Amino acid sequence: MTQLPKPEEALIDAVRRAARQEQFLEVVSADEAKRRFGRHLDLSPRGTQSIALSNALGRVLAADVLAPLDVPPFDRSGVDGFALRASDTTGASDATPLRLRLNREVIACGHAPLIEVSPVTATAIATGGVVPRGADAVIMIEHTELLDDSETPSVEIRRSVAPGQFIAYAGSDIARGETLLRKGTLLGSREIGMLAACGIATIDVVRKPKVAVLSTGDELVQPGEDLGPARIYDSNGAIIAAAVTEAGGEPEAYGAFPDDETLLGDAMRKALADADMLILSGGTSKGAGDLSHRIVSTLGQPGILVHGVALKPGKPLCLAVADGKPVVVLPGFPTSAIFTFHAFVAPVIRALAGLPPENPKTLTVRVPTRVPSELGRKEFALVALVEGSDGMIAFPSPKGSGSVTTFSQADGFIEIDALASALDANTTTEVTLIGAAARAPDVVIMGSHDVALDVVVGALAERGFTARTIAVGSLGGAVAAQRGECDIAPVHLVDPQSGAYNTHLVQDGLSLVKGWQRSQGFLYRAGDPRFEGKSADQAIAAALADHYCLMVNRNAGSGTRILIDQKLKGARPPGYANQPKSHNAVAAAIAQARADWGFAIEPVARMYGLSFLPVAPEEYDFLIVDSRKDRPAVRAFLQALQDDKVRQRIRALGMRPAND
Ligand SMILES: Nc1nc2c(c(=O)[nH]1)N[C@H]1C(S)=C(S)[C@@H](COP(=O)(O)OP(=O)(O)OC[C@H]3O[C@@H](n4cnc5c(N)ncnc54)[C@H](O)[C@@H]3O)O[C@H]1N2
Ligand code: MOO
Repeated sequence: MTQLPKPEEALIDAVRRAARQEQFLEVVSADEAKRRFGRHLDLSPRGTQSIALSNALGRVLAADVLAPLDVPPFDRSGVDGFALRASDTTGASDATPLRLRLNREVIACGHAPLIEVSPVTATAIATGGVVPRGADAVIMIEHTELLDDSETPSVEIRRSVAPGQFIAYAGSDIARGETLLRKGTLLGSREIGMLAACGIATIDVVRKPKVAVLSTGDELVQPGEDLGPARIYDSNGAIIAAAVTEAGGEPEAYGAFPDDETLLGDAMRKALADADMLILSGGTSKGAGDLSHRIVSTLGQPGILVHGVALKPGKPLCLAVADGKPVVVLPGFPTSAIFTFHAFVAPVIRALAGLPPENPKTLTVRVPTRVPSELGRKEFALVALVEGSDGMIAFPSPKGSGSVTTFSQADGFIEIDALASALDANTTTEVTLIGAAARAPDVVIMGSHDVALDVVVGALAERGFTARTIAVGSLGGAVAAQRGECDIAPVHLVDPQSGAYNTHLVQDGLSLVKGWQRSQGFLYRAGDPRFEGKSADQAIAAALADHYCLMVNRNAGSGTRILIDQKLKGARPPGYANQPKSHNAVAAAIAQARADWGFAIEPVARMYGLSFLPVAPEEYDFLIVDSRKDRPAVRAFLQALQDDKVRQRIRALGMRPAND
């Protein structure tokens, strides 16, 4: 009988297993990774299929399409009027009209003409009618007068016309035999219109490559299901499946699998059998979850080609080919996963889908802040673009590759060389744009975020203005406003000298517009006997008296932190060093009992079902950059602050709009 390990040994063993970093085979450069992968890939499309034009939207043409006929198929009148010979109109004017005999025919659309237009005659014709034999021009009906007084029906011509006037000649739109659309064209509504004009009802398109998408991790829950404690939603599965579609592939979403060798192995083998390609995410680096690449190495030849790339984000990327089919394990971090997908995987899917490579657009930008970077890894920093007075400015996202929004809300990325330990502040560099909507926002709001700010931004959106809000804190916003890097900076900082809010931040070129008051206070879990029935000051005293009572603080520089320090009068209770950057993080820590008390604003306390003891009203105002005041979106912002409906919504969130 094997002896069970003592609890201490079991613990050490579990930590060893959890902490073991799977050794990367060999960390290579991005270029080398692409070369190795490319050498074993067949990038030709996996066949074609013939489909109805009505189903062709979003498909890729498998071959050039030559126009099978002329469009228009005949010489066609572009106006309602009379078909005639231009030479019969020479000298005609209002003062000297000429008379032409009417042929006994009216040419309507869809009817072939029967009578030739001989000299000094004209035939009535509709827009779109076939120009009859003998005619070489059409005169608009407005420049004629029908004469019904004579025995022979005639028309008076009051303008001279040039040969060819108002005739769209056969093939002038599309000429028979010309290359209408090229192989590799993505069929949109415009292309479909051209094909229909040529009478094409079925079309050969590239068969979409089938791409199986699997997520791995015990913590993952599918959107729509209940989120248990310590769980997160599987966002990689959804974003990768959608990005596969954008790249021209057909995703097969398999959902998430726990770190179980048998379950995951079976799922991967089945998925790969049905697909042209397999994409996994997560579990590429850590010991407990390094199953995926162990399984990948058993799927087929030649197996793993790259595991570890000198990139940030993307170091743990694993690229493999199993019996001709690409298999990729993307890092678990959401931004790392989708960034490496676009760099290494999307080009492969595009090629299999018959699409040409994408040529990303770049822009020269200034980066105002210093961006630290890890030596030895080429780093890509995702940025938000803002229009400055001297050109475009790129602000690196502070959130890192573990966040979803770092990629999803970025306008592009800048590159920092592997040999640099930072990009200096105010460097001019190139940004590669991502996403289709690389349009500068109408208004840039940088500073402290607040839930009611979303109400004002929502009112701007209703008026058709786009806003970019960048949460950099009150101080960061004030600095950005001074430098003219934003239009509006929301701030809530108390002047320690005067006790007044925000007025001390006003400088030349800036004005202060009052926003609203929000109530800051002491948060705790409802029913906590240490705090129930007390005032905020009594609750703080109770917390300080109890050594087991754990606080959650706020980051230095935040308005809330200034208030906390005032109230603590130099005390440093347990938890003081835990300093998250938002009201939400404070409330979540208390709600989940990782802390017992902290300071935040009332609406956030309510949102998390926490009890709230008011401490002080705080003024949330806006620094406006004077030189940008007349921009329509800034004016709309200021109007929205006065709007009754907007103010009502702000009140409903528990704030008091200024001048209420
Ligand atoms: N001690 C070290 N820790 C880490 C290192 C390191 O070098 N030393 N590398 C970091 C880097 S860089 C990355 S990138 C991540 C990659 O980790 P894995 O690829 O092994 O991914 P996981 O550990 O499974 O997950 C990381 C993170 O991402 C979340 N995740 C995973 N799958 C999904 C999904 N489908 N949807 C949403 N989020 C997902 C997961 O819960 C984790 O939070 O490792 C660093 N650590
Ligand atoms: O390489 Mo990780 O992918 O930095 O975030």
